[in-house]
Amino acid sequence: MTENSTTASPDDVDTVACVGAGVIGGGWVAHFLAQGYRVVAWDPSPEAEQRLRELVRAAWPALEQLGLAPGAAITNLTVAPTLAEAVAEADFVQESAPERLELKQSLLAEIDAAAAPHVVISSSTSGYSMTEMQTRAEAPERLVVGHPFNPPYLVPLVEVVGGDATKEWAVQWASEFYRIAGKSVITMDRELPGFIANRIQEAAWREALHMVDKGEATPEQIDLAMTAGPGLRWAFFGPCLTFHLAGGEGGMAHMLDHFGPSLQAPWTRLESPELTEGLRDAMVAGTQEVAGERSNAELIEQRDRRLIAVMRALSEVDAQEAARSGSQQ
Ligand SMILES: NC(=O)C1=CN([C@@H]2O[C@H](COP(=O)(O)OP(=O)(O)OC[C@H]3O[C@@H](n4cnc5c(N)ncnc54)[C@H](O)[C@@H]3O)[C@@H](O)[C@H]2O)C=CC1
Ligand SMILES: C[N+](C)(C)CC(=O)CC(=O)[O-]
Repeated sequence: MTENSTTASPDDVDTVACVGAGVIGGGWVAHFLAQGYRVVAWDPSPEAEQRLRELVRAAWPALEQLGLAPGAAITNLTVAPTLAEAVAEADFVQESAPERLELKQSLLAEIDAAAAPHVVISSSTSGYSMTEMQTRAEAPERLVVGHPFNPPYLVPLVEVVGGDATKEWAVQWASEFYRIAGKSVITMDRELPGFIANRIQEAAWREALHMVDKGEATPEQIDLAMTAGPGLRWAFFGPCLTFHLAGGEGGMAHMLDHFGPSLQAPWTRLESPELTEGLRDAMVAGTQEVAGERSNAELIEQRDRRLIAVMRALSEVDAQEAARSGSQQ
């Protein structure tokens, strides 16, 4: 799987560099620390280090509850003064800089120039293809997308995909490394705009924006519609298995034959709404109403407690089912 003997094997990784330490970069730092890695972070903002250390401190109790890897410690975090120093000794690099194509292109080229040969460099981009981001790198074959979900220290999914100039070994190496580092990995064999999960999320998001734009639903109704409805089921069965059950004994075949014709109408009238200032303001005001008096820090605590509760409940059911099927064999 490795390019040559200078590439560490995915289970020999000791040091991870995180470039960009905002919401996602900081979340990655917390995740890799909890998994027992040494982490070197770099971010050009003068406030970044303090913000990052606060984010990690706030996330740590949740990570302790879930169980830290042997040797995991907040003190394994170093903040480097330069990008070159951050990546020089790294066995893997996760880039989480702002979502601007020009910036990603030049930053990935800089990381590529400073990192040891054959170290895999992964971008957290939520929308750009690696093909368009890797254009300025000298060694584009080792650049991949590793698209995480917020917060990366709790939500397991990472979507891994290469660009036209990425070599297959790098995609396989990154997928294997993320698995060892505790993530649930989807390795994609081709680039798709929005990858897989964002394609699905964005379809729901587009509809939410349409409904707010047209005054058909409020952000409060939209959030309740998901949390008390489909969102609950999607935590364990995806939309396919969920709708398979909607077809009764006939399963997915009956569901499509029964509801397909009536569902096609909403499929075909869907287009992106225009993000006007009015729609933007309505979304901001309506969502602020849902947040109420809660600060961002309070919302993050509430989100993390609920994510852990759902993950724990599901793993308990999994364990009970495994024990039951073991006792029946
Ligand atoms: N926020 C989210 O829910 C998700 C974001 N992502 C992706 O993660 C990446 C980062 O997004 P966020 O963390 O949300 O943004 P953010 O704005 O919270 O953080 C970006 C960080 O990058 C730093 N930065 C600015 N210029 C830089 C440079 N030249 N080199 C390195 N760092 C630089 C900023 O100081 C800031 O700390 C983006 O590519 C985004 O698409 C992926 C999944 C989810
Ligand atoms: C808002 N976002 C498109 C950047 C979100 C993601 O890419 C993934 C997530 O965390 O939902």
